[in-house]
Amino acid sequence: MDIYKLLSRSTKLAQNSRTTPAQQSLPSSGQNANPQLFGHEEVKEMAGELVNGNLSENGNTVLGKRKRRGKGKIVDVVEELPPELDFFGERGGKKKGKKGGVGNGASETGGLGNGAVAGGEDGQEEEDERRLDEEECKAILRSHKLKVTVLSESNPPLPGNEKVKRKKKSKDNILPPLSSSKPKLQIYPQPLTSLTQLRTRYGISKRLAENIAYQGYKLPTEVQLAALPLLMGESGRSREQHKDIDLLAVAPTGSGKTLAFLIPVLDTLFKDKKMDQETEPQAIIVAPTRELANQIVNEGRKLVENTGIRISLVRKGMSVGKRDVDVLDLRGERDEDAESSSDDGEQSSAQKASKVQKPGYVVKSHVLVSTPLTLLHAIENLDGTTTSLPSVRFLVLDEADVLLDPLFRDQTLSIWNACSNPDLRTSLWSATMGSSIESLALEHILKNRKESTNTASIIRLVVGLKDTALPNITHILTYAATETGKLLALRQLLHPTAPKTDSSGRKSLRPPFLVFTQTIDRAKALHAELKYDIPPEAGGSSRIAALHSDMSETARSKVMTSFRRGEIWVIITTDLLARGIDFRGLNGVVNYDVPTSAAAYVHRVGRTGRAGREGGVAVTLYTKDDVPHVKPVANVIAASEKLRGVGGGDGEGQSSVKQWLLDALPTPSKRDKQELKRKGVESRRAGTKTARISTKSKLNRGLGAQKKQPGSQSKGVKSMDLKEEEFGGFSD
Ligand SMILES: Nc1ncnc2c1ncn2[C@@H]1O[C@H](COP(=O)(O)OP(=O)(O)OP(=O)(O)O)[C@@H](O)[C@H]1O
Repeated sequence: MDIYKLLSRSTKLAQNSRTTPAQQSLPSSGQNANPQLFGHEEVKEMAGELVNGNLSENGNTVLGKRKRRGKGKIVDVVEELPPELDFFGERGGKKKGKKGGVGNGASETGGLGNGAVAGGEDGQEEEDERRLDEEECKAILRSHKLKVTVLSESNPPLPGNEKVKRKKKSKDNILPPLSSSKPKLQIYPQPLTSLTQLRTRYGISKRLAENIAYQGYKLPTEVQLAALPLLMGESGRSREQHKDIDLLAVAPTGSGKTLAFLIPVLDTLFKDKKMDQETEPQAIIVAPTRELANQIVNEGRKLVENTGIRISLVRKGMSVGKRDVDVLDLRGERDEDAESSSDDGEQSSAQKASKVQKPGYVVKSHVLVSTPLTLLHAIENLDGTTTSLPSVRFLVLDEADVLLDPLFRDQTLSIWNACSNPDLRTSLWSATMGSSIESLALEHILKNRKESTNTASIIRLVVGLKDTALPNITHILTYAATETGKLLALRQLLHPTAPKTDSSGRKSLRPPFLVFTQTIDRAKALHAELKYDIPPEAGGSSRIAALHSDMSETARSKVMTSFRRGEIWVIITTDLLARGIDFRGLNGVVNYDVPTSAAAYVHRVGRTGRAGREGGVAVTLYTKDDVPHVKPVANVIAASEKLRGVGGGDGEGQSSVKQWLLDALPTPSKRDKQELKRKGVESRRAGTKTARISTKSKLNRGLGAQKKQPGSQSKGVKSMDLKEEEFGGFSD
């Protein structure tokens, strides 16, 4: 089995589809036929009306009925391993795979109106072009659980919103600015039913359309289905009107938000045709961690191939904008950029970092991707003031709720304020967004507009239920009583002969997986404990690695690359990897320490089950110390299981959270929740005896402590501080 092909985000879907040999009922079995999470049955019904029941060659309806695991024919060409080395499980003999072979994307149609790319069914393009009436739009948006709300209206009104506008107009003449007491208006934009419509309906550049198709993307995910029409200017709107929206998008983890924010930005820049002359940045994308920023750069580079658009990661020591420093042009980086868009992007980026970390280097790229503090340093003048960035027309905040959390808030707002272009278009994206963060974002958008003529609408797009974990993964909440119990449970998961299902018949977790701990010190300690648990015949200690923000940039990149290549099977990490990171074939996650908020749970477990893939498993271990805090997590699991139709907390089916447990768990107060989010479970943070991760005897620990160098204690304390610029977990 070529693990690299399974894990690597960079591997092209279309290529993957031709080469992936394994067809297992695990997420690592490759590409899902349908990246959408909702609406398969309803949309199938509509198919009858819209395309007269057109069926694709492989028997899928063109509206993308989702292929469920286990329904298909038996496909497995994987070489057998002895059971003691079978860490990835589910092998040895023929297993059920997805019908038609998951990952044969090149031949699959799989979705509503995806004819042109997927093989060009007759009349499909015409069908793509037919403007749906309001009822049809409503039906599609509802079936995909999409809600589009106008938070602040532009003048003139958005298409699809004329009626409401007229009604209001007769009273007030113009809609008042946003106010929490005013009712919000829901609109129903024309949904994007196929990614080919990006070209046929919105006229995106041929290059960009080709690059999208080359990645194997055909059917839009839910967030793309609604966000792209909104950001590309809605059907029938002029190019100028494209600029009229600021967007707050809340969509599940792994639902393709990256593509949704990149395509409109890149297409606008490409169409401007000034790429060769422009030296100032046109778009800024901010993400909370270096790993995520790097990933966005790599995704972007695949889309801009042969377009002339340059997209770069801002690194320490770089400068952005004209400043009072010696200006050294970094345009030469372009050649290196091309290199790092390869599958080894992260490693090559890291190797190059040393070449460019000289003060005063100015990045000459059209699109800059950065963590907040690195970018802030890059635009800071010697006197401490911030360089204004009037050339920036697009500001994208990925994982916006973290970027506007107190941890990063000042940095993010300083960057936002530096983007002084009066026509700045802002979009904020996350899988979770609390109402306080939403209000803060709105306030800031409106405040920045006070002195400008900017009249853009502010739109909120919500996919599914807000702040809910993915319905397509299995959640397992296990009481382990003590720290030792947790260690034992994790060791069992690592054991190659561990049962493939648990006592309730639920699928067990198999590597590759991520293990999340509360602090850097705990990640280190757990790694030290488990390092030798995988036998040397299976690769031994090289199969398990730690990754946290106390490590050097190079070491972090190396672990990421090795994991994507399948050389490392288990990463023990902090919340550093909880947000945005996309390992395509991850089988699951283990919350070794209970996440410190419901949102943290949603993001951590969202590392698996990406793009609609089924089979991911999320195991959460909790001890006596967690009992006062675990209810919010249990509630998220219950809601997700309800969506999936497995019990919903009523004790039926295979639900992990029974109603009696929900009733028995104490409800933490708002204050308790805030404290937990800020500090984590106190005993773990303080490293008290009961919370220590160690199987060493007291005597051995004492001997170890004596050997410690003077000053080593302060290092431990340092690693708990938020000294690093990136998000390393709220509690690190
Ligand atoms: N239209 C599509 N068809 C198939 N796969 C897609 C499509 N759009 C995105 N993907 C894939 O889905 C995966 C997740 O995408 P992405 O990382 O953008 O998710 P996200 O919504 O940003 O997740 P998170 O909230 O965790 O950051 C990626 O592997 C991407 O290649």
